[in-house]
Amino acid sequence: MLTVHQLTKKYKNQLAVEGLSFTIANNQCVALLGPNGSGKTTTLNMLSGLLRPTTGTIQFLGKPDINRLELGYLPQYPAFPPWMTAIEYLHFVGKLSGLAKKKRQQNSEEMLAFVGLEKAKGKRIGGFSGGMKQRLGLAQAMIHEPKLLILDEPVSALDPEGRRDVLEIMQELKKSMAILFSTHVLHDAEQVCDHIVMLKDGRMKWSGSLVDLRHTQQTETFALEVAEKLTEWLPSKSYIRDLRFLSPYAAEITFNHDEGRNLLLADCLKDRFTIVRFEQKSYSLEEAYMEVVNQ
Ligand SMILES: Nc1ncnc2c1ncn2[C@@H]1O[C@H](COP(=O)(O)OP(=O)(O)OP(=O)(O)O)[C@@H](O)[C@H]1O
Repeated sequence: MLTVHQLTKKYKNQLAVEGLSFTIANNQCVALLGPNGSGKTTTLNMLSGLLRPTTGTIQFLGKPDINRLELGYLPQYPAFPPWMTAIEYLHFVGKLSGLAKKKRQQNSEEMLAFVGLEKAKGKRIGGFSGGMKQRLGLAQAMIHEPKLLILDEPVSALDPEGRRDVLEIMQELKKSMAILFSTHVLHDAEQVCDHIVMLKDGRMKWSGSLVDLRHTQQTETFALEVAEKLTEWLPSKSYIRDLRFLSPYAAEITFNHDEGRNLLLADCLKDRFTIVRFEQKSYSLEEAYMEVVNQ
């Protein structure tokens, strides 16, 4: 649905995005993940047609220009007219999107119900909490039933409850449309997305699925824990390359060759050790992310 090729944006002397390429398929949910200043907003603004790329191309729905009617956008800091009620605001946005009167009335009601603002629809936006405003922002972004939703840091400014609400709405939304959202928090990406595009200093650092990310840091270290003391026994094994005791009963081990792990288990059984744990050490997703970002 969306193909970005070698996208670059230069603000005067500042190169904000450089040579960025990625694709988004129908109904895919992609997180643009990166620290502050990595170029997320600049990228999303180019994709939503608010900024002109310095170089590079964007193909949306097979066309070389962005059809804004098929795109929903929620900026990082949305501004709402505080004097309007939620329903008045959605009617207004629906009108701007070219929806006929009946359709915009119907969609406004449906979207407000979808984001859980049904009861607040007649209230002025000025009295809304941050979480309510963000839910209204989502409703306005999807009022015209776009094929792609672009959300700039949709949960960053919210408290844990607001965060959970918005992430749950995104979970529902991704069943019917593609979503591209930016965040600097891996955990938020993990909640909803299928795919991650990692940015740092305007460049793509890495892209792939969460499963791929975890595998990038797969180690060859194994942890063994038994019920008996290992301190005398383990260092004598010739197939062990490196050894670090975690306690007299547990150690982290790397082997000289792949067969080493089978030899160790066979020795444990031969000497009647009671195995409590034997596993390959894995990095947490957060550790894998930090490793990739800092490479
Ligand atoms: N209008 C502008 N003029 C000049 N430089 C800009 C402009 N907008 C952004 N930049 C610079 O471009 C770089 C990328 O900024 P951008 O806002 O796209 O990053 P970001 O990842 O969205 O950051 P944040 O998470 O803080 O919102 C930064 O170094 C920023 O200072």
